[in-house]
Amino acid sequence: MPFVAEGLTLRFGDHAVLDGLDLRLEGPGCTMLVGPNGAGKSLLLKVMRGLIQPSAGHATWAGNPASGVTRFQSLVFQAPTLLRRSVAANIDFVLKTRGLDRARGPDLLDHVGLAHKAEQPARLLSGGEAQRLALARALATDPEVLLLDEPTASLDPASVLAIEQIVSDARDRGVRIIFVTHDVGQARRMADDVVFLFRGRVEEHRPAADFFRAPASQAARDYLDGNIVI
Ligand SMILES: Nc1ncnc2c1ncn2[C@@H]1O[C@H](COP(=O)(O)OP(=O)(O)OP(=O)(O)O)[C@@H](O)[C@H]1O
Repeated sequence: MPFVAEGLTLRFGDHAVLDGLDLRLEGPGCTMLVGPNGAGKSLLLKVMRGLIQPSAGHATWAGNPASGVTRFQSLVFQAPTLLRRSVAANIDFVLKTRGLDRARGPDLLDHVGLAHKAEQPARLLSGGEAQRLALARALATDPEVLLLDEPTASLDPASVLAIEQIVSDARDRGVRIIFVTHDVGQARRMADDVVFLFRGRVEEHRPAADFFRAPASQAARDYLDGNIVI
């Protein structure tokens, strides 16, 4: 499902946090959205999801407004909001409300390594486990597109690896991944292509190998060198 943004602008008061942004995402794979703090990564993801309406321009999926295609997408945030019930009930709730086969619950938990915690209260999960449950829930609906907003921020390395593996598996099964990260190492590990956002615009959109080998813009070079970019 191709995504197209043209002249995408989002203003808060006088300030354009997305500033006439153009972007075209086609084909399968994992797009990593990177850029300095405040560049507009999270807001772009929310516009893609149809949670925020742009002030000007448009954002469409296969020609449809973003707000019209949410049932083909799942979104996972940095801090998942889980139901105060068992781990299994968190999955079952999604399957039930979406009219999906509830017998798939155990397999979905098994896929993210949480089968042994099925009957535990979700609130007792560690941060990494909670995020794996959030991913299982997001994948339960068989989305065409998985939007991820810093899903591994503040997790330990083993949890980061586990989550990257789950996301890679989904990608390999054909789920279109759009992944916001602050972690350049993670972007290198996961990216098929990289969108470098800077001051509310797409400064670069390139295949990952090209972006990391020879970023075209000074802002991206500074960012990759670890310089403070504002
Ligand atoms: N509701 C809001 N009202 C006003 N300004 C906002 C609002 N939400 C976000 N902003 C501003 O929009 C800009 C872009 O925010 P966004 O969260 O998209 O940045 P980001 O690239 O994801 O940054 P970070 O890497 O720090 O998460 C920031 O300057 C932020 O302060």
